[in-house]
Amino acid sequence: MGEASATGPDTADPRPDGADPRPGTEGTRRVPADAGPGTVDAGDGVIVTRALTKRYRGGQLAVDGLDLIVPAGSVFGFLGPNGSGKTTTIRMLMGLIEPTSGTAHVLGRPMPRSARAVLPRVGALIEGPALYGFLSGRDNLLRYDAADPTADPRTRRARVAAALDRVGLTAAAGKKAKAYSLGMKQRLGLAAALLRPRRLLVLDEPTNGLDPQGMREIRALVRELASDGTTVFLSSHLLDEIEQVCTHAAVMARGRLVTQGAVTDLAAGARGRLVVTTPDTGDAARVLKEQGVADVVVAEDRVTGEAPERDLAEVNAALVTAGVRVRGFGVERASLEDAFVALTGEGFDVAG
Ligand SMILES: Nc1ncnc2c1ncn2[C@@H]1O[C@H](COP(=O)(O)OP(=O)(O)OP(=O)(O)O)[C@@H](O)[C@H]1O
Repeated sequence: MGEASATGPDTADPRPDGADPRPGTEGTRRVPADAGPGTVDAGDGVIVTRALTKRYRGGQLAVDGLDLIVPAGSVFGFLGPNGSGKTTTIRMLMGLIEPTSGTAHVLGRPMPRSARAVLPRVGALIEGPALYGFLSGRDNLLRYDAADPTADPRTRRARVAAALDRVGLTAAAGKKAKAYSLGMKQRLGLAAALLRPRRLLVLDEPTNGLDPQGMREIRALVRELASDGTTVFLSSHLLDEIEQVCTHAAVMARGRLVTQGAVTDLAAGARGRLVVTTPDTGDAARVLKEQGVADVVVAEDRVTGEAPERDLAEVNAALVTAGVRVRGFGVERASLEDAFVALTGEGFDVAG
């Protein structure tokens, strides 16, 4: 894998002072009272950052005081428009670059100091997999596995076969990687990340550049990987992707955290829209405004507006009393996009 892929210990930036795995200080386990300096009680946080900040040499403040908590077992979506600081954060989490200030703990250990101890338990797919095009998918993985000094050569073939099977590449394993589609290459990168059992998978824009079918396949694969309890942290600039795949999300804008939490809670934070279906749209719009409904919009036989805080039964009764023939009345669930707009006051305006 390439220089930016921190999938194994050989590609990390290990610090000699980080290689002292102490029982009880890893991952989600509670840190005992006598735990040494540098460890944190991360509770259930597989990734915990405090005031994490990165200012690049040119002066660009890419990440600004980030406090992130990624719960164990979650599929955590790291969402933000292009340039909002996602890749910079991931590079700090993987120990590839140093923060300017603040701290990052992964599996309970400080990064980048403990990279050597932490990274073997983290599978990462960052900036696309680097593959040898002239080698088959299987041979790429064999070679990759061989670069891991802790991997037992006697079980190598079985390990590679299992990883290929896991990502659905068994049938194509003998094909040269240069003949792979982008989606197959992403799968092969994931297989490389899955050669060992992992506590955490970190995937930077795993569906970037894929066609809709390829995106669906990778999303299904992520769900499957998560179903066995592996925590998955994935970045995306696609709101619907996060809604489809993730249990939790953090939203970034211009280097700062806008919000984080369970996806259902985030969406619930933005009130849904009241939707009235009626042939009498003009009268319905008037009555809704009288009832204090804001942002009333008429489109064909639907009149929508911001769901008011008052009892909706009263609003419905007012419509009927005014002679509006109501065919449908309800509140549409707010989307993560609604939440983003409500939180930032801006549209989620990105390409892709
Ligand atoms: N090596 C670097 N040197 C200077 N500035 C950088 C560097 N890498 C990123 N930046 C800047 O930092 C900001 C955040 O970039 P980053 O790549 O972390 O965002 P992102 O959310 O991952 O966006 P994208 O989805 O486009 O990759 C951007 O303004 C970017 O131009």
